[in-house]
Amino acid sequence: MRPTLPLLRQATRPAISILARSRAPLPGCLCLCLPPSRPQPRTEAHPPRLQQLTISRAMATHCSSPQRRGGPEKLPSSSIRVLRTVDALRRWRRPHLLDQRSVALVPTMGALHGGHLSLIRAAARENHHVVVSVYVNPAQFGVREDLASYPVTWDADCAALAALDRELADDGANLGRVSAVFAPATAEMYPGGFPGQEVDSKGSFVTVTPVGEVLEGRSRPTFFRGVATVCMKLFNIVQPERVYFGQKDVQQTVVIKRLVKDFMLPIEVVVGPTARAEDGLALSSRNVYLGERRRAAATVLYRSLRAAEERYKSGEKGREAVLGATQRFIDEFSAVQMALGPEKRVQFEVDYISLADPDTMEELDVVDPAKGGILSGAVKMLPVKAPREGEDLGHSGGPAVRLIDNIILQPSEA
Ligand SMILES: Nc1ncnc2c1ncn2[C@@H]1O[C@H](COP(=O)(O)OP(=O)(O)OP(=O)(O)O)[C@@H](O)[C@H]1O
Ligand SMILES: CC(C)(CO)[C@@H](O)C(=O)[O-]
Ligand code: BAL
Repeated sequence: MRPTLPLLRQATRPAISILARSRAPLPGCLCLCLPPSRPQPRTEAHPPRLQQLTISRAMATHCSSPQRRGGPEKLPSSSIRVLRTVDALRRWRRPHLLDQRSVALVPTMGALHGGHLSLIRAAARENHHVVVSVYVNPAQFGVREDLASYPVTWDADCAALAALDRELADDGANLGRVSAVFAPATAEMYPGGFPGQEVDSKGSFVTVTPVGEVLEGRSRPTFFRGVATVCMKLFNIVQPERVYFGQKDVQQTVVIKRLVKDFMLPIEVVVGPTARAEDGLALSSRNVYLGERRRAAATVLYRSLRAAEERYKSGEKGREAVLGATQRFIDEFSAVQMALGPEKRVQFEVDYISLADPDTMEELDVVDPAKGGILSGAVKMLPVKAPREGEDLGHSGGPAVRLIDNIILQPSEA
């Protein structure tokens, strides 16, 4: 298998190739801005960092929940049910099985944005009921990752879902609407006790290999194990006819399709296109960490992938030629940043750039025009080193932010 094209570009240094560097997480950088990881005994249902998260989510929910007066909990100003337990979800689901109404699931981690809403719109067009899950799944975060600071915006999420539901109701083209939000606590999702975030944690996990081991899986070794495990749980709880995932997380869609196929789940996996800001940046809950300066530069990854796509469209099918365009774009972008003073400069590292097979995510030497390929990458936007007075550094003080993006190279032959 060809290695991906690993690159390291820091605007303050000349370009350094890191062909020999492993793509394990970069603890040095991440340690600067995240709280130290604490030991999490397997038997502890709510380890310390989970407790913090659970408390803040519970408070947000408590603040925004109307008096229930014995009726089912609903999102404010809507008919959308809020279901918090497996039992409540199953009780809600049962009649729809009997009356043969289709149910779609849109799994999310909250902090909803236009990308999530586009998936919900697609789900409502094709299904009688849409369930949106809002659950920040600790098992997919590495011990040094941003679980503690991951944005939790419950009130805004409720308002966005209620507004979207009104929009869906007014549009006769839809089959369904947002029927329920599933917002479980970690104790509900891991009834045997949360197994922990460590690579060697023991517990009931679903793993999908080798596709979950490359690229994102190499940089985030517990990520796809956590995603596959929580998605299997969600699929078993909701029993949806269709599930909706975004192309922004393209490798995740490949892993989920594999999981559905290999475990013979009676579910259709629908992939929605990546929703982007006007300048092309893929919408992402983590963009809030960027602050103004890094936000302006964060399109570097997408623009570099677009340069490679142009080469492919112009007839190039070979790896060197296609990815060479990405490399050149990044080199030029870095040079521009290097020329800026420290109070304007943005620094970033490229984790990987990949040209891969769309079904296996294995690196390609040459794109088969009948099959196409996936161009993808991950960059880490480093914290601003010399903040200007009053500068907006982003959520949580502007830690390092890992951004991913991809472009599908469409097959060009029948
Ligand atoms: N820009 C987007 N366009 C389409 N779908 C998206 C977009 N961003 C996220 N999604 C999809 O929404 C679903 C839930 O994703 P999630 O809640 O992790 O949001 P996110 O923006 O990807 O967050 P993060 O910044 O943590 O990666 C996933 O299927 C994801 O692929
Ligand atoms: C699919 C998912 C909701 C599982 O936690 C998450 O990985 C995400 O938001 O993409
Ligand atoms: N959108 C993928 C979820 C994650 O990065 O944890």
